[in-house]
Amino acid sequence: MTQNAPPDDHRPERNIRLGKIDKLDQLKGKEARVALLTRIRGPRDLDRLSPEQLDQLAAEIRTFLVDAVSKTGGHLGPNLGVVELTIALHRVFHSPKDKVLWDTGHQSYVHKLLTGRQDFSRLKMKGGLSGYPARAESEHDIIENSHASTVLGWADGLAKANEVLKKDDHVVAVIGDGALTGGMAWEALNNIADAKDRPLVIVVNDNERSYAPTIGGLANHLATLRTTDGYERFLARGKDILERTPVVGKPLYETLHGAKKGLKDFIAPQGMFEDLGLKYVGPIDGHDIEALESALTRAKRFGGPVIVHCLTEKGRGYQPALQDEADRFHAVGKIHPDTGLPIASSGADWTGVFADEMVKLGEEREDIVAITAAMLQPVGLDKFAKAFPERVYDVGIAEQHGAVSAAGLATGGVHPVFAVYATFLNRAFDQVLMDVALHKCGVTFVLDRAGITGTDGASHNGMWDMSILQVVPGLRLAAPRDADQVRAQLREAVEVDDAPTVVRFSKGAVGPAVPAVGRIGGMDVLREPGTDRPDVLLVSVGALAPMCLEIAGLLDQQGISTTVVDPRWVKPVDEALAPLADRHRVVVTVEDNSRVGGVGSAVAQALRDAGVDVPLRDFGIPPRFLDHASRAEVLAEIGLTAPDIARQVTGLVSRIDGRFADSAGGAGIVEPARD
Ligand SMILES: Cc1ncc(C[n+]2csc(CCOP(=O)(O)OP(=O)(O)O)c2C)c(N)n1
Ligand SMILES: CC(=O)[C@@H](O)[C@H](O)COP(=O)(O)O
Ligand SMILES: [Mg+2]
Repeated sequence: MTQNAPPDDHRPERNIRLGKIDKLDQLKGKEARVALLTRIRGPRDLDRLSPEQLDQLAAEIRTFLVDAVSKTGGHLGPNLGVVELTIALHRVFHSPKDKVLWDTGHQSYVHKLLTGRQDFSRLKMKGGLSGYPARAESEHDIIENSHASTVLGWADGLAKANEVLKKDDHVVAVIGDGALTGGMAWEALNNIADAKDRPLVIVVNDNERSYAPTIGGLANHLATLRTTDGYERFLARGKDILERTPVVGKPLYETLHGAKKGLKDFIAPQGMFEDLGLKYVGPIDGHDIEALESALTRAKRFGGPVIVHCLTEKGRGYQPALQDEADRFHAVGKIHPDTGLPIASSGADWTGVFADEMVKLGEEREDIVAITAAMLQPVGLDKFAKAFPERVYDVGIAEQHGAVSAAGLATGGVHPVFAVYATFLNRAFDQVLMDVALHKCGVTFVLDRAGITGTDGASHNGMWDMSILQVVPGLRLAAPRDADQVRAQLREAVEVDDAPTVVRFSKGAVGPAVPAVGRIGGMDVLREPGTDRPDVLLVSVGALAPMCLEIAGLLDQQGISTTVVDPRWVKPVDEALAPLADRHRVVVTVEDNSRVGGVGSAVAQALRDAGVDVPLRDFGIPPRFLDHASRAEVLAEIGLTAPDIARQVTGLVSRIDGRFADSAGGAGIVEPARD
């Protein structure tokens, strides 16, 4: 257990009323079909269902989710936890006129099912449904960024627009307890609380977890709201009793209701939210559709900002998820629906290599500490946490705080390793620049999921880090090509105590070892050209080394000699690169990062600065948002493949020296359209 997340058994019992049908196996015996679900073509079809049918629908949706997501992979746990909540939301609010917003959006499968999208057969696959809301899919979808803690900002803006345009549309934002640990959520709350008459409904989907149990003071505060017998329940029960009490009952109820602030704080300390000036409704059983609808209806009518605190259970209704202590099946691959066991065992992956080396480093150096932003296991720090629980900090979904805290840790004399997905570091750029780098702090950022990840869509590709970090003075950036280089470059990184260092690697299986055949400066030579007047210098970045060697082989077939080097540390550009380039006729760079401002740009600048005037062609990811598809499909679509690149380089060389007939038939070279 990480240092600041109280052990699970210390968390208060959750007094959620069990739904009428809440266990999938009970349903199985009844040969559950999706008869009701298939009749829901849009949210308004929900209006005519009876309470019994609504419970049946909830059960059918759970059956559907397990069946569908077990085949494709996806965010099974989060969606099993919001079935009743989503049904109630779409019965009380009328999307798309009313805006139903989801933070992060990984829990929007039920929303999709109820808004006319029930073909999950290609979920997160090319041409199939996105794993997050997508405007191109539906008018019911608004936020598609999949980056946490932004929903309240969106809601604030939409509510203000409604006010300016005098529209009576409702705005309802669903935010998880994990996403609430993000600073942006509190920046928004500060603004939302300031406008007492601007209608806005905030639904806190409190399942006590991000991946792991949610950490921090907020989580503890939410726990106090959960434990005391909810004010609403107390009031409802009290009202019922008093209304049945002759003569004194009604006036007494009015008095009690009038004294609500004191009473409420006594019954269920509202503290934070109420002190912010936000009306608080809850805690509500997030699996009781009737209770949810009652609370949401009151919130809808409130006429100002109001928080509806819902208690839900991540993975509800599916035992394998409920029994998954790590993350309640937050994001699963293909699994056996009955057992929840993975269909394909994943081999050695980049994250695992990092995870094991971190434990070794932790054993060798007591000053090495680790930071995660609510993703201990996904970033590979779980083993380190098990070995050194007092040296791991889970800061919640708070990457900016993580980076600044790392600056403090480094200044305090330890060496922090902040492991985070590449795309999520984007939001901490200023902290890396103005806190870590400006103060010359020895902090190591390990960026997992760097490069094209594919199936989580545009916002999850780690395609910007080697561009934005280029401008950070003093920062050193490494892109290991294989497992050995992850180990070596991580070790080199943590030796730097006066500047930020970055080690970035891809998602998934780590490729074969790519041995060096020589060394030039700090660069590994991966392939000699076989001549002393080589044509092409191919600068291979990170995990694309195997592809670069394939490119060199294809060029060989065209009689074009190629030197392949791996710079290892791509920032700063190795001093030996310019003189080496000067001994070639063309320089080619290949990187799994945006072409704009990436390694190719940095190398081009280094050549210019050195007065080396050799034609350079840089290959990378085009500066656009990429639709979800597999990594291989996305790489093929953007032309980041060996044949595509070889073809373009051949064309370039042929033009430089007219080596091939300049006709369409010349060497069959046809350059694919370039972004
Ligand atoms: C900025 C950012 N950091 C990390 C993530 C990875 N991530 C996706 S969902 C999630 C947990 C969200 O927890 P919560 O908001 O409570 O939603 P739940 O899954 O519990 O429904 C995290 C950390 C992210 N999407 N965005
Ligand atoms: C929603 C979110 O940000 C993560 O849960 C995302 O699904 C990352 O997926 P991987 O961990 O499979 O890369
Ligand atoms: Mg949660």
